[in-house]
Formats: sequence, C-alpha cells, structure tokens
Amino acid sequence: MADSPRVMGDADFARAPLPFSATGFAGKTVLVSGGGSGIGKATAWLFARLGAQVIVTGRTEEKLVTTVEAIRAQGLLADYRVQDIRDYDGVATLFAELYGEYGGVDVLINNAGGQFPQPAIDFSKNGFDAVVANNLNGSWYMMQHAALQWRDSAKAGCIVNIVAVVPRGMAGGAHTCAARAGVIHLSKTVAVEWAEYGIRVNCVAPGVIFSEGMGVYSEEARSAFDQSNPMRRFGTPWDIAQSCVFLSDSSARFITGEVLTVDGGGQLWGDLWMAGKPDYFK
Ligand SMILES: CCCCCCC/C=C/C(=O)SCCNC(=O)CCNC(=O)[C@H](O)C(C)(C)COP(=O)(O)OP(=O)(O)OC[C@H]1O[C@@H](n2cnc3c(N)ncnc32)[C@H](O)[C@@H]1OP(=O)(O)O
Ligand SMILES: NC(=O)C1=CN([C@@H]2O[C@H](COP(=O)(O)OP(=O)(O)OC[C@H]3O[C@@H](n4cnc5c(N)ncnc54)[C@H](OP(=O)(O)O)[C@@H]3O)[C@@H](O)[C@H]2O)C=CC1
Repeated sequence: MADSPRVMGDADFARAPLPFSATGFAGKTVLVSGGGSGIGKATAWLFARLGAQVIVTGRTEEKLVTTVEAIRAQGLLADYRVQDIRDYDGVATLFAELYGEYGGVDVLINNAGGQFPQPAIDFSKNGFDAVVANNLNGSWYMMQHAALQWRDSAKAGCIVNIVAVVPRGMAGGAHTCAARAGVIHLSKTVAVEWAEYGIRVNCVAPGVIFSEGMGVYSEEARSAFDQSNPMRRFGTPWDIAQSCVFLSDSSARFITGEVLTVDGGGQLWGDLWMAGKPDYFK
C-alpha cells in the first residue's frame, strides 16, 4: 500500500531527483535487446553515458562486440550476451546468468524485433509465424523473465517495450502490426498485474527512424517514408533512446501502461506503405 499523500512544497522541489542527471543511472544495470545496431545501440550508448552498466543482446556476436568495445573505449560500462529472444529456455538462462553476475537488471529495454514487408494476402504460414514469434512471443519471454526475477528478489523494475505505431494499422506489415498490438495490450495488462511488485511497463512506438533496419525495405518504400509525417523527415535512433530514458527515469515514476508515440506526428497525418504504395491508391 502506498504512503499517505502529502502536498509537495518548496523544500521538496529543491531536492526532488533530477531526471537526465549525468550520473542518474550509476549503479543500475540496463539490458537492451537488439543492442548491436540502430535504436538499441543508441539506447545502450545513452544509458551508458548516464552511468549505467549496460548489457546488449542480439543474435549476431560481431555487432554486439563492436558496440561493447566502442562504449568501453569511452570508459563506460558495457557487456554483451548472444541470445535469440525466441528461445524461451535461453532467455531464462540469460536472466539467471545476469542475476549471478550483476545482481540482476534494473531496466529492460525490449527492443529486439523486426519483420519483412509484404502485402498480407501473400504471407506464407511460416512468414506470419516467424514475425509473430519474433515480435510478440520473443518480447513476452523477455518481459516475463525480467518480472519473475524482480518479483522473486523483491526488487522493483522497469520495462520499456519498443513497438510501432499501430492505431491505423500498418499496410504492408499486418503481421508485425498484430504482434505489436499484442505487446501493447500485454503491457497494459501486466502494468496493472505487476504494479504490486513495483514493476512499471511502458511502450515506445517509433515512427520512421533512420537506422540500419531500413535496409529491409525497398528503395521505393523507403523513399516515401520521410514524407509519411508532417515533419516530413525521419527520426533518429537517439530520439527513441531519449524516450526510453525518460520512461525509465524518475521522470516517469507515475507512468505505467502507457504508449509514448515518437513519430513526428505521423499518426495524425500522412500515409505509410511498408511494402510500397499499390497503384490503386496512387
Ligand atoms: C507507423 C510507423 C511505422 C514505421 C514502420 C516502418 C519502419 C519499420 C522499420 C523497422 O522495423 S526497422 C527494423 C527492421 N529490422 C528487421 O526487420 C530485422 C529483423 N528481421 C528478421 O530478423 C527476419 O526478417 C524475421 C522476421 C525475424 C524472420 O526471421 P527468420 O530467421 O525466422 O526467417 P526465415 O526462417 O528466413 O523465414 C521464415 C519465413 O518468413 C519468410 N520470409 C522471410 N523474409 C521474407 C521476405 N522478405 N519476404 C517474404 N517472406 C519472407 C520466409 O520465406 C519463411 O517462410 P517460408 O518460405 O518457410 O514459407
Ligand atoms: N526503424 C524504424 O523505423 C522502426 C523500428 N521499429 C522497431 O524498433 C526496433 C529496433 O529497430 P531498428 O534499430 O530500427 O532496426 P535494427 O534492425 O537495427 O534492430 C533490430 C535489432 O534486433 C535484433 N534482433 C532481431 N530479431 C532478434 C531476435 N529474434 N533475437 C535477438 N535479437 C534480435 C537485431 O540483431 P540480430 O539480427 O543480430 O539479432 C538488431 O540488432 C525493432 O523492434 C524494430 O522493428 C519500430 C518502428 C519503426
């Protein structure tokens, strides 16, 4: 049960924790899945610069090593683990190992994911299943194991799930839209269930962000992406990294079950076709 409320005054405001202080994450361990490239790499860098011990995970060791070496070269704290988020037992082992080595994690940035663009009518069974397994199942395995560790060690925690902007659907990406909508509603549900353990769960929904991941899209689709929002440009991985820090810091201590959309207004204006715009709509 929370303490009785008390009106804050000048003395409180003079001392209340400052978000984004240069050492705000010192002593914290932050796990960033998909941290070997793009948004995950930027997020790992930002947390490391704010004093955290970061752990990056992904399937490709080379990308993780490069990231960790670059961060360490600045005198900051980084480590990596190779782990496919679709492997339930492997994810359990990952969290157990990190508990043994670092005393567990304080923040999970659940960023790993991705898909391929294709009109839904052409999805093969395996294609649909692969994208759902990656983005819904894999994200869930990470969330659940983080929460189990926090509950069992009576420690508070924070999860930020990277999703996508789904309220109007995602033409050319129905599989990932379904999976991300699943993650959003999982998050809203467990934000309530896990509040008693001191666990906050939020999502960041990036619009078009210019990252290595853009290589998955055709030149035709990609060249229209920056016109799909009223700012008429791409966002950067750093934009998303800062949102992740905001949601993990004291700035968001009263925020849970929320989706922070970082899309340059794209949910309000513009259209986006992940697999290119069909002639019918031109
Ligand atoms: C409103 C704003 C939204 C903006 C969104 C637009 C911008 C979004 C950007 C991003 O998300 S950037 C990040 C992009 N990065 C990635 O997508 C990388 C991660 N992707 C992957 O690792 C893989 O694509 C996957 C989805 C995980 C699948 O990997 P897996 O190893 O399981 O696949 P396979 O065994 O190779 O194939 C399984 C199945 O899927 C079919 N498939 C795979 N690729 C394609 C393709 N390009 N087109 C059609 N089908 C594909 C493959 O053929 C297999 O099916 P079957 O052939 O067996 O039927
Ligand atoms: N860029 C954009 O415009 C948008 C991106 N997103 C989402 O943001 C997240 C980051 O994307 P972004 O940085 O742009 O692209 P990247 O492709 O650079 O990042 C995806 C990362 O996830 C890792 N990854 C993918 N699948 C798995 C898996 N099964 N297990 C472990 N790691 C995995 C990849 O590494 P490896 O392949 O080595 O495993 C890679 O480092 C993704 O979930 C993406 O879908 C959402 C909306 C828009």
